[in-house]
Amino acid sequence: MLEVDVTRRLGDFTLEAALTAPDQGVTALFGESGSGKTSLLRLLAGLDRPDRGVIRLDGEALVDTGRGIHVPAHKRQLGVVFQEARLFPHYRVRGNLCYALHSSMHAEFERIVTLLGIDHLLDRMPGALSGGEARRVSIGRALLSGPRMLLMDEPLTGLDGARKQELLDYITRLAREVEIPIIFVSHDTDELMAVATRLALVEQGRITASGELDDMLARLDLSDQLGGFEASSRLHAVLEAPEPDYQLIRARLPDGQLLLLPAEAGEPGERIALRIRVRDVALALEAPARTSFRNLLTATIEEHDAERERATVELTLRVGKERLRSRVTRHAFDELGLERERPVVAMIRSVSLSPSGQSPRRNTMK
Ligand SMILES: Nc1ncnc2c1ncn2[C@@H]1O[C@H](COP(=O)(O)OP(=O)(O)OP(=O)(O)O)[C@@H](O)[C@H]1O
Repeated sequence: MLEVDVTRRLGDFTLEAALTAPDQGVTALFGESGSGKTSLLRLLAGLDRPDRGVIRLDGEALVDTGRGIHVPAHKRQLGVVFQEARLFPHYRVRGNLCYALHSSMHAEFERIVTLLGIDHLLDRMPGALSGGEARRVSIGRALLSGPRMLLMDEPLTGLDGARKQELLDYITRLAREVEIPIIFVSHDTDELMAVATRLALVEQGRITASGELDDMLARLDLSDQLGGFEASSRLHAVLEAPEPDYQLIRARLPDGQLLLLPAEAGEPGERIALRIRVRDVALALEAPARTSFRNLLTATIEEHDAERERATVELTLRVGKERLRSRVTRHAFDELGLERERPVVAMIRSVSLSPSGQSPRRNTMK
């Protein structure tokens, strides 16, 4: 686990950040340009020193200003990918990758080199690489070093779509396989939705909120800060009987309700996670008699923000113990007489499959 509580003055700017990140999963730092994300990563990497504070990794102090501890960057055993690739200019690509190659990662060399599409670059000097190529090499170097923590600052910016997707999938898989904190900075909310398990919001040098991604996305009080994210919810389900005639399969939610999904959702018995966008959830007071919506869920309104008097109202619904978000116009909210604890029927237009470890695939089901 990573534990951070640091202060650092940089000109007029003060970073005053407290954060913890577990050994499992990807913790995303999200915030406006200039909010302090890179400055925090530089402190973690040991490229800069805090004026005050503590940085602990698995209980070991990397920094403790009170005790005069400051482990230098090269002794922290971290994998660092910053926007600029920082390769050794006088080593070929192979040398850059092998320099930090950890004994436990020998078997991974070919796989990572192939995944990153850098096999044909192994004998080049860094000066002869494009920006995207150099970044891929630096990602490879970080992964192959068998790090105790991975720090990634916009690692995928500038990479093309297919390569980016493959790398996202790889990082997601990696995050499940290795038990090290992975700190990932990005402005790209789709990227974060695919890779992050936890989210920390950075505002003016402070971490203003942090938690599991799904819990954060369910919080109505964070709607403004999370405006860049397409608000959505995640539901868990177990696949049951298929309906081969219609190429559908049933999925049972923990509270017993059923959803109908496209057959490619998986095999009977498989546990899956579904992502449902807020704008794909319509509400009714009772189930319509005949409708093209296949997926209707009985739910209870848990929370809403109608008192903000905006044109639309954000709601969270309880479906058993799971939470589902919805957004309706204030006009509809008033006309339906919606209020907390009111039972409703959530009509779901479209569901993305988001099995852990894979980025969401969109499936539309009406
Ligand atoms: N060495 C420095 N001296 C003075 N101010 C600095 C220094 N380094 C960073 N800053 C300031 O600290 C603030 C935070 O910068 P930082 O690069 O950490 O932001 P960021 O969240 O990573 O932004 P971006 O998303 O644009 O990369 C900015 O206002 C920046 O101008």
